[in-house]
Amino acid sequence: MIEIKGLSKFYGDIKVLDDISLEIKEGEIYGLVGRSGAGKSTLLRCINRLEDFQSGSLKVDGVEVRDLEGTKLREFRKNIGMIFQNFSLMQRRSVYENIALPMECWGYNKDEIDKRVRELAEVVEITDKLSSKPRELSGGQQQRVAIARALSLNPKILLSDEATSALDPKTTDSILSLLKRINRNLGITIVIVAHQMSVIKRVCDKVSVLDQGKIALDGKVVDVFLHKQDEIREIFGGANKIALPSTGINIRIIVPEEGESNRIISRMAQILNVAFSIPVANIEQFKERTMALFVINVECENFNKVAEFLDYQNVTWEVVENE
Ligand SMILES: Nc1ncnc2c1ncn2[C@@H]1O[C@H](COP(=O)(O)OP(=O)(O)OP(=O)(O)O)[C@@H](O)[C@H]1O
Repeated sequence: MIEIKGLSKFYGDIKVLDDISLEIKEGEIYGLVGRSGAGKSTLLRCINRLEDFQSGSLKVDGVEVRDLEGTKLREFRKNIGMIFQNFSLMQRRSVYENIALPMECWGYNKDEIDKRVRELAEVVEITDKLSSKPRELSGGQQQRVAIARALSLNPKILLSDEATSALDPKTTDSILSLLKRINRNLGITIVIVAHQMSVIKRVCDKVSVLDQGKIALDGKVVDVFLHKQDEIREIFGGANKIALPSTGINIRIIVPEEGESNRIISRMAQILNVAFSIPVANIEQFKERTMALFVINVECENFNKVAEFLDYQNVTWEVVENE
């Protein structure tokens, strides 16, 4: 649905996007994550042509976005909704009028607008706030209004630029759940820009991690998150580096969390009869499933035995290098 190949963009002499290639399939929730200044927002804004770029290609449904002008560009943008960190609502207008605004601009009649506004208010769960002004709402409620407005023209794609960055963790959760529901029920492809991996992890199917204008890592969120922990830490800063035992061998184990994780560990202890410690045990919540992530530390002489057991049990594992 969105196909980006070799895209580069400069501001003056500074290259802010460097040879970006990625593909976003219809119905996916795709994350663009990275530190401040990595180029995430700029890339997102290239998708709906709010930004131009100097070289490469960006196609949406096979159409080269750079070639669009005038009415064609307007029609194209109609298919792409966008939400922002600061909500960008019109303060003098009511919630109803904010949601209705894009439809008014496109000349929809009053009945159509009324039906759609009420439908969307149900989807984003703000039916009781339609006559309020944005300033009378909480941040989470304002973002719900912005989402309803972004969906008013029935777009195929929703772009989210740090939409939860100004919200507290609980409100963030509720907005992320809403985005997941919109993706599932309305089949809208969503591209999410965030600077926190935790946001991406919970809602996205795939991710590109941007670093200084380049794609440093990409792939399925589960794979990137679970297998590229060291690279992620390097990009986002090493403050949370976990001190692992410096002797023996540390093995990272990943299993679906359906009670299964504890069973693997206890089975290993029983069957192999080897001693090991568990320096890390985390439950990680992904879009569709919960996974358990352990690091176990085993004596060097027991490594082969443990590796064989994990392979036999079909467990995803890897050795974590000692520093
Ligand atoms: N209009 C502009 N003119 C000049 N430079 C710009 C402009 N917009 C962005 N930049 C620069 O482009 C680079 C990428 O910015 P961008 O906003 O895309 O990064 P980001 O990853 O979204 O960061 P943040 O999370 O802080 O928004 C930065 O170095 C920024 O200073």
